[in-house]
Amino acid sequence: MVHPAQGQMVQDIAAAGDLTAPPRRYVLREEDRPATTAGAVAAIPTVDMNRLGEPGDADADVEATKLRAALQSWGLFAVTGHGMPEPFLDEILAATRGFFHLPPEEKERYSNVVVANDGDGGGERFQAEGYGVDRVDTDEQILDWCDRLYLQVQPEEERRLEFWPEHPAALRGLLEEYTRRSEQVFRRPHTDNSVLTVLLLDKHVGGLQLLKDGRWLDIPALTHELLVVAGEEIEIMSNGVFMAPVHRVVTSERERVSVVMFYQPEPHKDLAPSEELVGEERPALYKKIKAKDFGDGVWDAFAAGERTIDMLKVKIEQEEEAEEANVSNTYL
Ligand SMILES: O=C(O)CCC(=O)C(=O)O
Ligand SMILES: [Fe+2]
Repeated sequence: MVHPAQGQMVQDIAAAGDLTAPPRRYVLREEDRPATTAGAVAAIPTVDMNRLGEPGDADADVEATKLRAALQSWGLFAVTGHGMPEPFLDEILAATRGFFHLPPEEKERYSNVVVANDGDGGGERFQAEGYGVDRVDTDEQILDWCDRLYLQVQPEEERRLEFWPEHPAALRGLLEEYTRRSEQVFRRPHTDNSVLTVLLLDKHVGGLQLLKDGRWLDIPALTHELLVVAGEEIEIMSNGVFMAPVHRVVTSERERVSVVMFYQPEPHKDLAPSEELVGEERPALYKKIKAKDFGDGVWDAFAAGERTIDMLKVKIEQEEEAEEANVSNTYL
């Protein structure tokens, strides 16, 4: 069973009417909208991936320090020196936009609503991969003003090519090449288990904002840079040294396209604060959780509008710690 709103594409709503604003079910309740600081542009840090060469090299050490500082204070940074020419990035955005401009029936071939094979009489079910809107669970859920084409690009043997669009003809090849080249750039400075999101943003239409020190700031328009954003898993692994920033996209009257690559830890791995970051002075602030369990929780949290860390109660609450201490005292 899928929720009836699951079939409602944002692009179709936008194309159908003279909307001055998105319909109500796409608009956050007033109390859930932290105050906006209009027009404040974030002076986000930049990291040159080209300089992150060999550890021990003086330049590389300076850049690695910059990267750590950026993840600590911002949770994100713009990336230069990734080696991907601007025309290549432009082609990816253009082909992606081209897909969303296809007629609805062509896009529907890749729908994230599929026939349920569970013998309940030919029902349908939602699964994340493919084209559509994100999972809708309830009538009350506030939905994102966004349609998505969601594809698992790696490991290669797990690609489900039936969800990879045939048109525009260049899209498949471009996504393959983008995956390969991003891998070379972004696997290098991180451990296996890390998780980052790499974004190729619309060059012309902004809207991405970051919550920093209680204020919403605009991410500036980027041209040839990519944007790296720390994910919640890296927050756990760094024992809270790196913070996954709260971010959102505000709508405008213009169409906006972005290509977002989520690097996820392999499902069988454990997520836990790294041992070197846990000690007497700073106890583990997060519980250990299987990457698969965390990954499964992401969609539930997304539908509920919560952080996955909060939804799955991965953070060790101070009170809880104190209580545990009390309990052990009683037994002593
Ligand atoms: O489109 C964007 O700029 C941001 C998208 C995003 O944050 C996400 O898909 O998680
Ligand atoms: Fe995001």
